[in-house]
Amino acid sequence: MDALPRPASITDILRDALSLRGLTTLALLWIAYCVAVALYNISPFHPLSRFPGPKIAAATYLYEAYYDWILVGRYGKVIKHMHDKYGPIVRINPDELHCSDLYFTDEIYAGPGRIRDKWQHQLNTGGAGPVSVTGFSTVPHELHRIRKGALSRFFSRNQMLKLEAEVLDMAQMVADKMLASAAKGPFDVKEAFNCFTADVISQYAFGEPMGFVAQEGWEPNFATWVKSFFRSAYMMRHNVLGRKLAQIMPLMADYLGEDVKRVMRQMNVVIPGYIRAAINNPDKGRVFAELVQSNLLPEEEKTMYRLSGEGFNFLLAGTETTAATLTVITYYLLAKPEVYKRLMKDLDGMDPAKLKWTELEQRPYLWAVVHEALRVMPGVSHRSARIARDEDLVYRTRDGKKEWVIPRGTPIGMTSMINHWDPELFPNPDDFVPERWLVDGQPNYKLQKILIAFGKGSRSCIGENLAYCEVYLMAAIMAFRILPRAQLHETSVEDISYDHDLIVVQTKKGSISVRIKIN
Ligand code: HEM
Repeated sequence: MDALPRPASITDILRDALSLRGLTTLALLWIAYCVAVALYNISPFHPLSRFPGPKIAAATYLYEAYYDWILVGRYGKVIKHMHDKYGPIVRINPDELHCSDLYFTDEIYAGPGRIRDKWQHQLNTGGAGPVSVTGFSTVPHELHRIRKGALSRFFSRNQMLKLEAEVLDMAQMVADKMLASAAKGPFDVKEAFNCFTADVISQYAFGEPMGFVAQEGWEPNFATWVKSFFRSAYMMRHNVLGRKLAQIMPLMADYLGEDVKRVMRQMNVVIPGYIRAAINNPDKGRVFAELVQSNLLPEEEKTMYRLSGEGFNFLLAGTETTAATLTVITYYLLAKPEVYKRLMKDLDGMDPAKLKWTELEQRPYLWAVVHEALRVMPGVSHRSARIARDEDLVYRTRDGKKEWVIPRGTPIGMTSMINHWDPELFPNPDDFVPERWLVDGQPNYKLQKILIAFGKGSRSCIGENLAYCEVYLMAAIMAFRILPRAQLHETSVEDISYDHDLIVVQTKKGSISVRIKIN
């Protein structure tokens, strides 16, 4: 009798699979699978098939990856061209839509009463580690509400009014340091503002400033270190392996270059250290000392890992953003003497030693300058999608001729760098024109509601009041104390103009930069 064939062992199967023929077969199967998925994506069976956009973008994520990862942060401009060609709603990748109509903002970015999830594909940009468990990086609406709910009261307008004197002191210290170092030659004012904003938020959140204003010179500062974080953003989004490696990054940080080492040290050592100190010294401890006592946050949400993520995120979100707005204000006040002259007339009668945020925001022209700066330099220049989990959204074009039903569960977003350039709402959008924000010399609050610099709805910026407080006080101090003695140094509008993004605006040369010289 013939012997039965021996069943293949695991070793046999692995050896066959790893042979050249096996590997070729696996690769072909994988390619066939990808082609099948791409064909489905552009077929009439896909729920987004009726939405306009280039077929290649609808077919595969490789198109987005090519512009954002390989060409670095260039997909924003491609999306803008899609809108020019296809209209206000476009399909920008297999699963995501983009809307260029600011009148639809409140539907996409709805308030807390309507469920809006974030989308993991976009959150992958934040990589791994403690920052991935922050409120900002939370996908589900319900968990986000718990996380943000516990933090919101620390950033209310009333709370910021109590903090105002500290912000003013820090702003005056920055101005003193600028004047004291005038003889040392030109410097990048953006770096000075990075020091200011990082010290304000760390003093408030942890009970002590990080010491950037007090140090000699303006660099390095927190923004210097997090550049490596932003640089890796799109690689992280499109590269699973990169994300996996990032999980073990803290163990490898010492071998990955100075910036990565420092940013890892901030996230995993310095900030947990501040938080521990804050908790041990509740009188000085402020946000984190109170947060660990708060019964709004469940105990399992109070781990050091998660708290240090939130602490790191305050610095990440609250440093470069506000500094960029202040930098743009400084640039235009120096580049456009007529704007500066009108501003000084508007600030007439104020005592630069006793500035008050609530009085400054009542000055219409300053209000207009601040909002025009937020329009052209919103903190986050990358799109941020929301998912209406359980409702279809209905969009009607402005002329009322076309209606789109966006199926529930579809990620859809907007991009400030596209939507703030809507020529119907902001004629000649490339020009810096504070006057566009005034009606009969008074603030146009209706137009302000349209701005998405701070995002909108349940996921909007938690630090908006702090940012306004910092911007009004620092801008006024610059106008009174620094600008009468300052000139731009080897700086043109190109140095603050959007070319691409690493989540935040990048110019052709990299980060925005405005060099000034004080006499
Ligand atoms: C001009 C200054 C600022 C601008 C333009 C800005 C802009 C934004 C935007 C657009 C978002 C929403 C991001 C998204 O949709 O994914 C956001 C979120 C956030 N911002 Fe800001 N920001 C500024 C200053 C600050 C400051 C000073 C802080 C300090 C605490 C801060 C903390 C945060 C946090 C924690 C979030 C996440 C909120 C959440 O839980 O959903 N931001 N910011």
